[in-house]
Amino acid sequence: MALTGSWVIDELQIASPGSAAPRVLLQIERLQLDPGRLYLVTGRSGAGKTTLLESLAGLREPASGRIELGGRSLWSKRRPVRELLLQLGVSLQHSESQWFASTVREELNYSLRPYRTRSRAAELEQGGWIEALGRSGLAADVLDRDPWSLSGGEQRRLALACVMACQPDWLLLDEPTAGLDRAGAAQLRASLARHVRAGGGAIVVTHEPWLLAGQCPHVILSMADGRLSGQGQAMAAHPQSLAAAAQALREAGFRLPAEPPTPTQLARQIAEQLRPPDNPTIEEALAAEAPRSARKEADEAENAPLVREHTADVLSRQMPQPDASPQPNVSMTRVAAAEPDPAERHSWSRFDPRALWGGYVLLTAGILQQQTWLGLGAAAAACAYPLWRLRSCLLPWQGLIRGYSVMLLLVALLAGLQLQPLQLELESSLVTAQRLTRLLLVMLLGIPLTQLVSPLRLKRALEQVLRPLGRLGLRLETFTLLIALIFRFVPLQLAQWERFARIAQARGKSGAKPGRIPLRELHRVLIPFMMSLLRLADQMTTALQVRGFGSGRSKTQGWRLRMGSGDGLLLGAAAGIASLLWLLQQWLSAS
Ligand SMILES: Nc1ncnc2c1ncn2[C@@H]1O[C@H](COP(=O)(O)OP(=O)(O)OP(=O)(O)O)[C@@H](O)[C@H]1O
Repeated sequence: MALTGSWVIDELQIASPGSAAPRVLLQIERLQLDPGRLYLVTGRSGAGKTTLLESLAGLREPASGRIELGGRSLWSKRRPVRELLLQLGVSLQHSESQWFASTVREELNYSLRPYRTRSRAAELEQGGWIEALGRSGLAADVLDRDPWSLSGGEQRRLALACVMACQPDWLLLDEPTAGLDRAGAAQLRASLARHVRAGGGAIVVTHEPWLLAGQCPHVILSMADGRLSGQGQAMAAHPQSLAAAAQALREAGFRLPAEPPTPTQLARQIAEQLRPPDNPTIEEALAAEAPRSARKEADEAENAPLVREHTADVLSRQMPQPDASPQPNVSMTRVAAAEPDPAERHSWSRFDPRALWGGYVLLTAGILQQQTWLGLGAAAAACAYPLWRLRSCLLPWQGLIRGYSVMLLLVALLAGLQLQPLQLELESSLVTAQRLTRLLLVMLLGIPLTQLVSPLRLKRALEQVLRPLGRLGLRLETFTLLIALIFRFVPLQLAQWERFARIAQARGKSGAKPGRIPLRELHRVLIPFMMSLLRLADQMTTALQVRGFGSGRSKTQGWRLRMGSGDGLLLGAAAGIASLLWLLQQWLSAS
């Protein structure tokens, strides 16, 4: 492997995308990561570890600051530089659910595809991937199997094999040990050590640093609140004693007792301090839930030899001391405390769902009546205020809105196009454009409703509104639940789509803008997305059965929605606007 370059991060800020009031998710003043080392990024859930990794992988565009690899900026003209992306092997969280090809062989070949132009492509195709399979603990006979037929752990190994096969200079792995058994973790640890000793670098987000450290020089970077809270040269860099290892961990921000801890104590202390505050301790879980704690015990028993093995490594191996090069310069800047997404606490979500939906139906009726551009303009003006107030709810959908607007123009053009003789019939174009614009307005008003009304409140509202029909003997349970679930799934599936798009981008290395999938690559997102939909439907069915759906127990009884004066005002305003729009339409059609 050619000696690769260092990462330099300078004054970096990453903000939440698609929000009216973007939140700073990651803020790093300066950080340098050098090849020949394994960087283990740890921290509690939501600390910003994945955000850091995705930023390095070119999947999150910086709001400000600089990311450089080997002296070159990762971003150029708001796109990640493809040449640099080719130096990275990225495995994101749950990347084992990314499969779109029908065999393991095709999946591996797809991972190698971006390297076809590079000189080592031929060598990789010759058998580099068989070696990668072996190193990930998979036999070559899986090559012709459907990736979805592999077990969860095998799929995780395949995801790692896809990354390793490309022999990238830098490995960027997000929680690679999740779902791996002990042997798999040991194989991964050995692969990482081999990679680092060969001059490559690795940045690994993990909640289990002790599973991966031990065979090569490594640095623990700990994160909290979207910032780096500490770093330390850990065990293998100071293998002389556990006390030295404990000291290194203390420097990384861990609180450890003054006397040298035993290996098990050390592992427990680290695990304890990485535990989110609201998670139960093993002891609490033991008391609360016997079967689950038994499983934890089994896990612990399984990991104990690893911890011992790791410590034995630390004590016995005389790893070379790290060179005298300057330590990564990590400085800290406080990031504003995490706030919920503005859409989640939009003041309009306090309105009764019946008032919101009633208002929407009234305005929609007013819009759909308009048959002239003048009437449509008046309807748009009437909707301007609610749309302005709800703009933060529209931002996540801006891609869809933009796409629809482009489609509107194209369809309108095509509608007016005449081939013989070639000319544009403006009137036909305008009629089509008018119809599609009416729908655009209706869509813009409807989108915020998915965020303003929670599925539970929607279900309750439907039950209350439709109760008279229930008295006639109609079973409305299925209907109300279906509507509530559809509204629950829309934002959920949007997030799911974004996740698969990121995984496809990380594998495809096309250098496209984050979130943009070239049309020819669409199926690589669509297939895993559809598979995830099917899995979700399956899980949902089970969950509904467990909760007694169908037995009449699933009604949201016990609380009632009550309309307030604000709700009345909202409905009154919508009814007033709808009436004015109706009068306008009557007047326009009469004149
Ligand atoms: N697109 C987004 N919009 C808004 N907030 C986001 C977005 N992506 C991430 N966040 C928030 O940023 C914070 C950091 O998320 P991140 O996924 O980086 O955490 P993490 O340290 O990797 O957590 P975990 O260990 O649970 O995976 C979280 O609070 C998360 O909710």
